[in-house]
Amino acid sequence: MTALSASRPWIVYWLLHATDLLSRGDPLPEPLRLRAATTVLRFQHPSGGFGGGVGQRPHLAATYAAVHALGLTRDTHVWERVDRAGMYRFLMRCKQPDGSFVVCEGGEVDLRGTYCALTVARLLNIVTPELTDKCIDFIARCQSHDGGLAAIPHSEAHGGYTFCGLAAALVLGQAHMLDLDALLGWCIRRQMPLEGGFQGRPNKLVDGCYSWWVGGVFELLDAAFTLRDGRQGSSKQERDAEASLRPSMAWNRQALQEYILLACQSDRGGLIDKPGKYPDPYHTCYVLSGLAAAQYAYDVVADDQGLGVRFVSREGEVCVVGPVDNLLHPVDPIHNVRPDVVEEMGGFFRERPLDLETLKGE
Ligand SMILES: CC(C)=CCC/C(C)=C/CC/C(C)=C/COP(=O)(O)OP(=O)(O)O
Ligand SMILES: [Zn+2]
Repeated sequence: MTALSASRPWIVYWLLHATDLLSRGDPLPEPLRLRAATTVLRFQHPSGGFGGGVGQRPHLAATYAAVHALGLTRDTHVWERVDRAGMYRFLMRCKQPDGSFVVCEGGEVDLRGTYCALTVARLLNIVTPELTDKCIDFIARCQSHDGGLAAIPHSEAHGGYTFCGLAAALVLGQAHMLDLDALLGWCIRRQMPLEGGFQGRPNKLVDGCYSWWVGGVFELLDAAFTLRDGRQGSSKQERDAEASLRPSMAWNRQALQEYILLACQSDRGGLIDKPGKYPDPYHTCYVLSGLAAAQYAYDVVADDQGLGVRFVSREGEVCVVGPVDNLLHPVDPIHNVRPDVVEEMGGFFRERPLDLETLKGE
């Protein structure tokens, strides 16, 4: 585990979220949530943000994992212990003049940084014009000639960064600044005709984790197209007609579920990249997240409470391959936690706004 000693909040997030997606309506067991909270809170850095382990310097990826793991505890006393003022200062220390974020002070810039910073700020209600200034310009510069998004401008598009860039653009409410048609085409081409699973970039192999990084992008694209084209039917009939034209209808949900169920389950438990590989918490989390994305359709609702856009799973409209027991919980397409976590944590901090004007002067 030495190799993962800087990824401790990730391990907690991957395992809690995977368990949460599988649980049959019950909340996660209290002792598990408490242990997770105690562990993760120890990674909070006095200067703001979370590190990958005790005493480690803060990092945006570790911070994303920590905040989402704390969200999964569904414990408001735990949420109160997040130092939001320190977090805001940390995010602003990572912010670069061109709208990008370094993943840690002195570290590299890439779209993971943008996604992690903006999703955390959204959940904690610390989004300001200073934080979001020029972010969309940087994201748009990462869109490659073939339609996908890369880690940084002028690089090769990849599923992981495509997800990060589009999700972050939606948090900003500015996904229309991307070439969405090219992006949709790029994602469709990533579904492998033989296996049904996704590859992360052209001429590479299928891998179960892209079930989320690419499979999950179709729901984001639905939201982006809906916001761009202003289509939001008021009647159920209108919404049904629109639903049949959405990007999320353009991929094969059944084929992905077959790949996951038949090729990505390890006989020792847990989920895997492809047959012959060992299970690990990362693949267990993202393969399950991809399975949930393949099972549900969502209505995109313009949010009146400051979240920009909300996803509400379309009632009664599920697509389950195999026994109905295979049905997971729905997942929020931007944050990759169950939608109630986003609602509750987002709502909790919306009721407790911070005076960020004061912070800016410090
Ligand atoms: C929020 C957050 C931390 C997001 C991470 C996004 C993510 C999964 C990025 C992928 C990084 C990358 C270039 C992998 C390629 O590995 P590879 O060359 O081994 O794989 P490949 O052959 O499938 O391309
Ligand atoms: Zn993988």
